[in-house]
Parts: sequence; C-alpha cells; structure tokens
Amino acid sequence: MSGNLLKLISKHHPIEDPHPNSENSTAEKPKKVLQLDLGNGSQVHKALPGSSFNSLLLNRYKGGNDYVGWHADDEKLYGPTPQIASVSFGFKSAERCEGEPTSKRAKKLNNSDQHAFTLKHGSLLVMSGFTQREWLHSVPKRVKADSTRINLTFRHIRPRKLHAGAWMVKKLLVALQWKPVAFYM
Ligand SMILES: O=C(O)CCC(=O)C(=O)O
Ligand SMILES: [Fe+2]
Repeated sequence: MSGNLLKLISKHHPIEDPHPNSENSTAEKPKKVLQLDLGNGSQVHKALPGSSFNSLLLNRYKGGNDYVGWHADDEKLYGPTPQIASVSFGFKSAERCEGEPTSKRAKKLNNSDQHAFTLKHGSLLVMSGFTQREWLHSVPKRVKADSTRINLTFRHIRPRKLHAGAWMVKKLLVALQWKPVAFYM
C-alpha cells in the first residue's frame, strides 16, 4: 500500500467458485482498477495496529441466495499466517461458520468444533495466525434475506518474488521425495 491508498480491483466471479482469489478460479480477469482513499489512519488500520494490508477484495451478495462455499483463504500469495480483516455492510445479520479443521494436526487434537458468527452491518471479523491453515469458513445462504450485502476483506499480498521462491522450494522438496503434510510458505 502506498500511503493510505488501496487498489480496488473490480472483477466478477461465479458464485459457485470456491474462492475468487484461488489459483484454480474461473474468475474473470479484473475489469478495472480503482484507487480507494482510506483517509489518514483508516478505521481498519486503527483497529489493527501493525497491520500491513495492501489489497482489498469486495464481495457483493445480491440477496439471500448468494453464498460462498466452504474454503480457506490459504493461497500462498498470502503467506503462512495471513491476517485477514473482514468488514460487513448490509443484511441485518449474516452468519458465517467455521468448521472442520483441515490439518492433520488439528484432527489429532480432536478439534472438530464449528463456530457460527453473526456479522452485523458494520462488524469487523479478524482471522489471523493459523486460522486459514486449520479451519474452513463459509457464508451460507440466507433464505429470508433479500437485500444486498457487501463484504470487504483487507489482506496482505506478498511480493511475487516470494511466491516464486516458495514454489521452487516446494518443487525441490517433492523431487527429494520429502513429503510434508502441506506447504505454507
Ligand atoms: O462475505 C464474507 O463474509 C467473507 C467472504 C470470504 O470468505 C472471502 O471472500 O474469502
Ligand atoms: Fe474467505
């Protein structure tokens, strides 16, 4: 991020898509890039001192039938322990569940909890640490809701060089037949 400007990239993706940033995503390429001025010391940065967000993803749910399926935002471009700040607008309340830990470590710990959060208009949900590695999350359909909901997720995308480096290390480890459970680099 330069100063307080974030780039807002506009793109459309089919709602069945597991995640718009996913490498396997069939998402359309961005149509336009807008600059969003967050003003001096945006509320999100104030709420999370030390955060270094440089990207913003906007999801628009046109009504209660729009949803996002179970996924983790664990793409390597976000690094091993991404901090993701999610701000919601619209719908009186939107539920979000976290469930079924994905990692073997979490399963060993017998950690198969599910949590539901009610995301009201203006709420801020922060996911950090190993959340993306060990948990899936989703935004289920809301049968009775017929108004628009907007969700903004602030994220930090690492420089491309680091992705390439991590990819090469991964290839090397696979070539050496060293198979860790998962790569999060
Ligand atoms: O709409 C939301 O609350 C979150 C959407 C989401 O999980 C995502 O964009 O990765
Ligand atoms: Fe997500």
